[in-house]
Amino acid sequence: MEAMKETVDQSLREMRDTFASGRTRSVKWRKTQLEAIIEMVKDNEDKMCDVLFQDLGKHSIEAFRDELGFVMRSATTALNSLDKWVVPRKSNLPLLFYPATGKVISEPYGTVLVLSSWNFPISLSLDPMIGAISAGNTVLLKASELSPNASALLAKTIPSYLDNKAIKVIEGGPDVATILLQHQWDKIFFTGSPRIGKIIMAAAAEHLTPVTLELGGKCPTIIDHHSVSKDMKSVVKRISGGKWGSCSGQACISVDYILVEQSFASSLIEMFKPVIRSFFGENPKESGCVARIVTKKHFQRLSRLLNDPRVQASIVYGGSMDEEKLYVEPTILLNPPLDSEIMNEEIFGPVLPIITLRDIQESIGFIKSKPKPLAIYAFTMDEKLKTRILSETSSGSVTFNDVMIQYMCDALPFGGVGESGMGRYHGKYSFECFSHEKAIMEGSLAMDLEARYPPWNNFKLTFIRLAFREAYFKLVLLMLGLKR
Ligand SMILES: NC(=O)c1ccc[n+]([C@@H]2O[C@H](COP(=O)([O-])OP(=O)(O)OC[C@H]3O[C@@H](n4cnc5c(N)ncnc54)[C@H](O)[C@@H]3O)[C@@H](O)[C@H]2O)c1
Repeated sequence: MEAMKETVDQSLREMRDTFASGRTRSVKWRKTQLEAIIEMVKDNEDKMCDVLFQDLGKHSIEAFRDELGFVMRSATTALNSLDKWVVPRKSNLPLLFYPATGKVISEPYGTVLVLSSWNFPISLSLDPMIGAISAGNTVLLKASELSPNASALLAKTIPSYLDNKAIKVIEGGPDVATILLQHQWDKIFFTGSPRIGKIIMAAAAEHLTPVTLELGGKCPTIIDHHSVSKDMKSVVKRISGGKWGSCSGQACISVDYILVEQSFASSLIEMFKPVIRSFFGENPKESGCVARIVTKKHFQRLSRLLNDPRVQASIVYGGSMDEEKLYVEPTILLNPPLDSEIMNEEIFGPVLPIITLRDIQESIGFIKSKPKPLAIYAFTMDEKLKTRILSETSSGSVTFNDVMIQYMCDALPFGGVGESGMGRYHGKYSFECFSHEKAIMEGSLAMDLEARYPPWNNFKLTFIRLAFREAYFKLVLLMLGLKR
């Protein structure tokens, strides 16, 4: 670990020197790096798909949709928008401040640390990096040790495409993260669990470093079958795609559980069965389209959740597991006990509990009784229910009539609230996430208001009261001696 400490010190020194040189502030440098990211992903498409298969058993098309294609689009958006993003924004100051002018300029924080997670190891590493570079920072990335092939590929490839005095990759697990966190950073961007998020925030507090925490949680999905009965086929397909078609449910925005009225539960289960078969065939394990569970430890966690006898009794579809292949079959549960572990921790796997309610309106209270989720999904055409969801619950995002798609839409901010995280990124929000918005006020020495200064008297107090209210007409009267 001494050698690692030395490497971290040296890397940080180089990145700080590079930032101090001003090189990363130039728009030209930022664009060159963004172009290089696009080129790197294009040139290494096959290798990236290979490592995602080795680490997670992801199908190459799933890998392209969720990671490579997503990253190239994100870098292209930044590249095409950067000239607009960097322009200082004029602020219209109240007349009170005349003749001063105001503007806001986006300033890079400096040297930022990105710690990423294993489930989308390419996109969750490169996408924050795109934001950090767009904003003109130097960046150090540590990807997750649990996706070692992706981490190794990034560590090998990034230095040969990007400015390696400004952008660095260090590989390792919690021990390396601990060393990194002992240093002072200008911003920390973390993707991972709420448990480790607390460690990150505590370490950042030591240096008052700002953090963005992209965490997880249990994302509920409401099905208001009354209002979407005509479109149930699409509803079930979308939920199935979100639950089982993206890293086998090992995704922070995956559907965690469904809330539906009791009277519709058995029909819903019957609707899922043919859809799952149409996606993954009669033997999903051999379909090549089901990602595997990342590690034995994670597999054992899932099997512990499922092996609770009360949970076992709730399995209505699937439930088979193969430890050697780290495979868990797409599985549906009906009403597992609400005090079971599976209903109280993020599932992060291909298991879908269906929880029944007497009336779908009760879903609001159910969601409110839990920590604030990263996403709420609701299939409904009922405007009143939509309004209740928006006004009575809190979550990182709400998506009506679809799942997970909000992540891909970079016109919307992506991030959590409460236990699901803090801060947001994607598109322009990524640029803002890695920028300090500096307020600039340009005053004039042409005139001076004596009312600002001591000695104090009643005239000055009246003046200040009127000024705070921006009561300009009364101020003029006061100055003309026509008002007391
Ligand atoms: N909001 C999002 O965008 C998003 C995306 C993916 C995953 N997640 C969440 O991430 C979690 C799963 O990912 P994970 O298992 O990689 O999370 P994790 O918290 O275990 O690890 C995330 C990162 O933290 C590092 N780390 C682990 N232990 C550490 C320690 N003691 N000190 C410092 N750093 C440490 C890891 O090396 C890794 O780089 C889930 O909760 C999921 O919802 C969130």
